Amino acid sequence: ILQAMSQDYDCIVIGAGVHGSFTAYNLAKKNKKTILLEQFVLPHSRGSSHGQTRVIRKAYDRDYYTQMMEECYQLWSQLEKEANVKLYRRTGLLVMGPERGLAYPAIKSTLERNKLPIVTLQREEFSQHIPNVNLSQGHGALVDMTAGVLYADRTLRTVQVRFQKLGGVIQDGLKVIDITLTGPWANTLLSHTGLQLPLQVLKINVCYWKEKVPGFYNVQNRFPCFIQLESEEAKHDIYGLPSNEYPGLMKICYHSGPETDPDERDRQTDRGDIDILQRYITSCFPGLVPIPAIVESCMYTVTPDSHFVLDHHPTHPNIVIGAGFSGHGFKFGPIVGKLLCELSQGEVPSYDLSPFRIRRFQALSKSAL
Ligand SMILES: Cc1cc2nc3c(=O)[nH]c(=O)nc-3n(C[C@H](O)[C@H](O)[C@H](O)COP(=O)(O)OP(=O)(O)OC[C@H]3O[C@@H](n4cnc5c(N)ncnc54)[C@H](O)[C@@H]3O)c2cc1C
Ligand SMILES: O=C(O)[C@@H]1CCCCN1
Repeated sequence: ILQAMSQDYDCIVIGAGVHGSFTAYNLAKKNKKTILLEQFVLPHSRGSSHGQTRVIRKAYDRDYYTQMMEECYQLWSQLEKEANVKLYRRTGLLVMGPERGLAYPAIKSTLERNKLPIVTLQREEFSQHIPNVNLSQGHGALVDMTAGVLYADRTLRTVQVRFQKLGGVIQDGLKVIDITLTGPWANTLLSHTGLQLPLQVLKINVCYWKEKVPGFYNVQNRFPCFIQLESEEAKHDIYGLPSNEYPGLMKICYHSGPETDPDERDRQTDRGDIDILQRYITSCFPGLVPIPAIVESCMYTVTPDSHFVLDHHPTHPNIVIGAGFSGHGFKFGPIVGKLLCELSQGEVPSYDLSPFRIRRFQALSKSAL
């Protein structure tokens, strides 16, 4: 089928998650005849891009992510205008973490170096600004003022419709079994092209927690998103979004989870991450009932260094790979779409992509490098 398609289309994009959808949309904007293939019938909730909300932020510990987000915010806003929909809601992002650790000082200095609007909260004034949250001993707190919430499902719908309006074709319910790219299935599919990337698929329990007093942590009361950076109590970050999509429920998740086969996600029932969240909520979010009211599932595809893969296939340069978004890729959708489109067209990419090259895994990858 693909061979027949390759005669009819300039570009074939495999996977209609956030990144495939934005890539297809960018290609169509450049007048490339493009088909977007998706194994499941759309919309679906079996990959990494479903659900109502995601965090958008510039608070990162690396300049290159922060700087890519500068342009990315503009692209989000352009899409909102073009499609006349609201995709972003500003809430701010509270970042908390050990002041003497690595991550918190690195994020703070990246934000300062890039002259971004932040407010640093002193311990004495913390509860006046952020009521109903306990700041752990030895932790600092700052607010990334331009951060907020992205409406994820709505984004996918919007981008896919824009793509179709530009003449793009979506074929869902069609699994490519020969060559492949994005999402948790990236490795199975790429192996057909002789490439094995060191990607690990994790199941994430997406937990919603009930407010003891409705409104405590509500978006309308200007409660922000937050990230609690890794500490002795929790080896990975914990993050949350104010109650919004489900009235009276706040979404708080652990930034890691048990390994899973993407086709057997629901058979993975490990809840160790939920235990960690319960302990954290009991000590730091006293206004929430420390038992999850709703648990949904999602997957991360993680690389060993948590940085994305944005590159040409090492031996088939006409294949461009976007994968391994490591649980923080959604916000970059518009810029990743632009970059993958540039790579596929042989253009010089708008950003230095060296942190995202496949070559960095040389010692870890099995073949074709
Ligand atoms: C719980 C959770 C919370 C997150 N929070 C944030 C956040 O707050 N902020 C943020 O920026 N990011 C966040 N992320 C990360 C972000 O959602 C992901 O990085 C992003 O959605 C990955 O998109 P993708 O397009 O690479 O993968 P996917 O969404 O999995 O898309 C890949 C698609 O390809 C399809 N596919 C795969 N193989 C084939 C094939 N052979 N043939 C046809 N189709 C195929 C799949 O079915 C799938 O639809 C979060 C992720 C999760 C799970
Ligand atoms: O990308 C983000 O912003 C969220 C919160 C922090 C952990 C990763 N996922």
